[in-house]
Formats: sequence, C-alpha cells, structure tokens
Amino acid sequence: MLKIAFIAHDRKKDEMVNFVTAYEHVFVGHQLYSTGTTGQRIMEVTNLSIHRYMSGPLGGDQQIGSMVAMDELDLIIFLRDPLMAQPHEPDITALLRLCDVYGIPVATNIATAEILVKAIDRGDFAWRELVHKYKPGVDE
Ligand SMILES: O=C(CO)COP(=O)(O)O
Repeated sequence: MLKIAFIAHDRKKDEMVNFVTAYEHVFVGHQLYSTGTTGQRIMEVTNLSIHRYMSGPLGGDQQIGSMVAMDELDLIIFLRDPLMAQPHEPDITALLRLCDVYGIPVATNIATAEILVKAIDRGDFAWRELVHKYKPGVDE
C-alpha cells in the first residue's frame, strides 16, 4: 500500500477529478491524502476516502511537505497551474524542493500522472518499501 497525495490548483481541479475518477480502481487500495479543496472535489464524485489537509494557500502544501520530510509519502500528483500566479508560491516551491531532497516521485502535469498511475498498477513502486528502511538524516 502506497501513500499518495493529490493537489490541484483551481483551474486544474476538473482535470484532477476526471483523472482520479478514471483510475479510482487503482487508487482505492492505497492511503490517500490531499489539500483541502482538491480532496473535497474528488470525494464528491468518487467513493475514495482521502485525508484532507488545509487548503493550499492556508498551509496545505506545507503540511504535505512535512509528510515528505517525515518519509510518510510515496507519490504526489500535483497538477499546478503554470499560467496563474499563486499567493503561496513559496510554499509550492518548498514542497517541490522537498520532493527532490527525498527523491519522491511527483507528477506536475497530467501526462506524467498517467505514467505514474500505470506504474502503480504494475507494481513498479515496490522499491519505496526499501527506501522507507533507510532514513536520510536519521541513519547517517
Ligand atoms: O493551492 C493548492 C496547492 O498549491 C491546492 O489547494 P486546494 O486543494 O485547497 O485548492
């Protein structure tokens, strides 16, 4: 079972809802997290149970970043809006930076998200189990 987070900016929320709905059969077996409004939108139209954090501009990206730092997430699907400035741009940058620090797979557009979900379905994420056994900063 993987720990997966969904985040979508406002003009990407319809795309996220359609995506998660299409692959509900894949996501149902995993532990799911999201920022506030994204999770609400997904849960309105699916039977998935998602732990929702705060809305992005109110700290949700940072809460998800904290999960990354604690080695509590395996994968993030973060559909960003590249054409609209966000008030919490520093939080977004910080989250993506932490994904790079810890080597967390993160899809920032739907094409990559499609590839990652197919990889989940095939079991390609088994390597995450090994990563969880080694915690940088703790074991070194
Ligand atoms: O702003 C966001 C991510 O940066 C998403 O937050 P919401 O899901 O609450 O809209």
